[in-house]
Amino acid sequence: MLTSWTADAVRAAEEPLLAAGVPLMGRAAFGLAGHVARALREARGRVRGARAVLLVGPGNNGGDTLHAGALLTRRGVAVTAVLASPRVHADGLAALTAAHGRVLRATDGTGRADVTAAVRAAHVVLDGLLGIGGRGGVRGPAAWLVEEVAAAQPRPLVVAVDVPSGVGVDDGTRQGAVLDADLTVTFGVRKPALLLPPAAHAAGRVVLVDLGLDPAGAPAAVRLEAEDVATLWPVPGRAAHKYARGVLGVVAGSARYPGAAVLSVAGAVRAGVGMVRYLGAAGPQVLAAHPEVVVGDGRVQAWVVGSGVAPDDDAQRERVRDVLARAAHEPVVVDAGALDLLPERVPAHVVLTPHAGELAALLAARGAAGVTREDVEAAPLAHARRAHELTGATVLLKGATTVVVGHGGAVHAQADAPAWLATAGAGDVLGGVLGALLAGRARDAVTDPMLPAALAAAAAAVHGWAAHAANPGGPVAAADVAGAVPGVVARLVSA
Ligand SMILES: NC(=O)C1=CN([C@@H]2O[C@H](COP(=O)(O)OP(=O)(O)OC[C@H]3O[C@@H](n4cnc5c(N)ncnc54)[C@H](O)[C@@H]3O)[C@@H](O)[C@H]2O)[C@@H](O)CC1
Ligand SMILES: [K+]
Repeated sequence: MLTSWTADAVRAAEEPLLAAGVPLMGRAAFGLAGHVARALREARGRVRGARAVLLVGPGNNGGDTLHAGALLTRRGVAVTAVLASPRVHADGLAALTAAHGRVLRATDGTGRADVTAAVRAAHVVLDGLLGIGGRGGVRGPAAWLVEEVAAAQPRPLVVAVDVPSGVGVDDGTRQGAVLDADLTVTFGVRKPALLLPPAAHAAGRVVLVDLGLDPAGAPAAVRLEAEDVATLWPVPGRAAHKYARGVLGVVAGSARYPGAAVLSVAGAVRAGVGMVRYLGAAGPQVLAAHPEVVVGDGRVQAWVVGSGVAPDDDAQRERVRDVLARAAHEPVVVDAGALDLLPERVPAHVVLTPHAGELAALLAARGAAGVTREDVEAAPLAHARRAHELTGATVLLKGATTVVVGHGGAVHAQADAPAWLATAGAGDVLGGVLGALLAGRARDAVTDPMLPAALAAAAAAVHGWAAHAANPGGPVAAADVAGAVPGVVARLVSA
């Protein structure tokens, strides 16, 4: 599992070490210089002779960067520090100067041509403008520097120091211009912005330099990896029968939109549920695609409702209402056309699966007037959290990185899917996969309010991996994603 901690938690964890005289900045700079050297060797075959530009802000993030620059000069790198603030870390600046690094100032307009020339000639740029102390994004000379580097051709390798400067460290927002990094070298522990969208998309590959930090409490956001998903996945015992493995009820699709029903069911069947019961007018199409499905009412352990349910489909909406009325005891995945039927408050084993537009509509319907899709996309965590607080439900917000907020505000961020997965019907398959997990672990999901969020994250992960597996590097159809799920699960649980 990848874990992350807030800026405050990091500072609290650093405190005892700093008080004990542990040279944290020295360790950070040493690790940073090592990773930069490795990246240079990979990019150009050798370190010596490379040209590096340091973007240096006012705080310790700039200090790390200056110290790393001093270490790089000793390895034969020509280092130019560009100071974006009238005052920078004094020790760091002294170290770089002693190592014969060159120093330019972006703060007086006169030297800008030299800065531009240095940036254009750089093989690597270290972004040390702001770290965990940054507030409100890069501005002034720092913003100009970010623009210069972003426009440089050929593009230098960009290494973010601790975090890409100007991200909301704790909430994953982008506070204005952010320099897209190829590599982020982060110190001690990951920060939430390195897992959360949209900031995480600016981080590139993330490597962690161990500082010996031991942060307190639960992580602020986590990302499940294969071994975590494997332990969550319900695997049938020898004596299992189909009812014990879980029966999933699916209220999806309609005569007009049978595809959503077929795809939801496909996700569930392929994820390994004991049995699927389908309710709705798309029975013939569902049976044609999945003869193992039972059409009609009966006992179930969990539900998926809403995919492809049209606003004017009274019969299907009545079924959704019936299911939601029983949600106190049965886990339910609430998608698309069922979101507006959600009761005022629900338990955490009710999992909403909106995309950004649907989440905006849900929030607007609950008093957050004027929230738009763009607002949600700019701050996915804040809006998913708001929806969880307003409803009590676990909220899985679909996107290139899927964010899940569950009981107690626990946050998962899964970035497992190729961009090709942004395709019609993919969300229906996801709902089915998650429904299968909730049906297989229904009792646990009802008694342990933390579990639904973990299962939602696991479903998103497997959905993403299945999209990769269906056609590595190329386009995928939603049905093919479902088709790849069994193989992905087999590899997971037999690893
Ligand atoms: N505490 C430590 O000893 C360690 C800190 N580390 C580094 O230190 C960083 C945190 O250092 P700081 O607390 O100094 O924080 P920053 O380096 O993020 O800088 C904070 C400074 O920038 C100013 N500032 C904030 N927002 C600004 C903005 N938008 N525009 C211009 N100036 C702004 C603040 O007034 C403050 O002076 C970490 O990210 C990490 O890189 C690491 O060296 C590990 C050890
Ligand atoms: K930075």
